[in-house]
Amino acid sequence: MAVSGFEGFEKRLELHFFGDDPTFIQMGLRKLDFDSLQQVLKAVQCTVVSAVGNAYFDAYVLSESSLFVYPTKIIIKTCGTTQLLKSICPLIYYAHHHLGLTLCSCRYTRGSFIFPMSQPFPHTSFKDEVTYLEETLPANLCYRKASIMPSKSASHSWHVFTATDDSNCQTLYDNGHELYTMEICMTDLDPILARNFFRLPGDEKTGDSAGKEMTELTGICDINPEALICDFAFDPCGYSMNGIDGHRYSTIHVTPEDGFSYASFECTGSFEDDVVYHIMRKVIQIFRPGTMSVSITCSDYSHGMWTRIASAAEAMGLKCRSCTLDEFPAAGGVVFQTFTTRRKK
Ligand SMILES: C[S@+](CC[C@H](N)C(=O)[O-])C[C@H]1O[C@@H](n2cnc3c(N)ncnc32)[C@H](O)[C@@H]1O
Repeated sequence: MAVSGFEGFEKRLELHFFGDDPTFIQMGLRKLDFDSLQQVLKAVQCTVVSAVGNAYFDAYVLSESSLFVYPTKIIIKTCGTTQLLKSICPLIYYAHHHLGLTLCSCRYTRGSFIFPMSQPFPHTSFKDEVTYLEETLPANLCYRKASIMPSKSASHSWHVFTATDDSNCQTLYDNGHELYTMEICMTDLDPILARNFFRLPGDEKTGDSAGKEMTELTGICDINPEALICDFAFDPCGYSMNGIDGHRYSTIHVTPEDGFSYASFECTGSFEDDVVYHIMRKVIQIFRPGTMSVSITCSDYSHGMWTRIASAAEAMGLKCRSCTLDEFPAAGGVVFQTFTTRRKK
């Protein structure tokens, strides 16, 4: 841990691959053996603490956040002082040499670090991250853009880098409906609610059993009651969970320590479902954040998703302070909104 405190804000990397061999495509990246995955995570400097899978994908809780492995897509989200971008080279190598898969798109996103000076290279600045990405990614990913999406507060901006080839391989559909990715970052959590993510000294529980209790006690299990949940409670505090429901995932990570409290919620969803109101209400109820950002990534943002998000958050006592849109070549759009509490807590 950094001397100053634990960095809750995650770095998130999403890589898409393609291949010609149908026997590999069916399971694709899921066929990577556990040793190879561990080598990738070693480069990032984190480890697997728990895992679950279904017919569509595998979800791993990590010592620092989460990993999702689909046949042609991998999502790694890591916090603290991990070196997430160092996973790219080994992943490209293993996917190509063990599975015959080729990288066709890369998306890297993160919020603003609470302790930027504690980050190791290449996460020392967004400029360093972009230089590293530019130098590491193969030339077929020719459509590239880096952007810092601002908010009204200098300490809350959304950093996005995308690189894609011209195959349009990263758009995802669920029963013909386009999927979005929603990433919520919350700081200044209600200190009483944050206590739910501390363990009692000497509780003699395992990380799994203590995690399960937190999932139930806090109401996290009600966000998507259909999801199969894999959860873990750290000692003395901290919590991570992955939920899997068909080919959709959700994930929550909590750093509850006062002074640098942070929680994140992320999921994929379809614009046709009207669950975003329920999700926002539950997530805000569980954490009561002083500040919250919501980022939506999708290929077409004409459906006004942000108005639904803003009205759900405003109904829960938060006020929308900013809304920024940006488009990325061959990689869709991102809408970034920030909210703060209306009342002094
Ligand atoms: C890994 S979890 C959740 C990460 C997530 N990005 C977040 O901050 O919301 C981080 C929390 O667990 C605590 N923690 C306790 N032991 C830990 C360990 N061995 N590795 C990582 N975090 C640990 C940290 O102090 C922090 O409160």
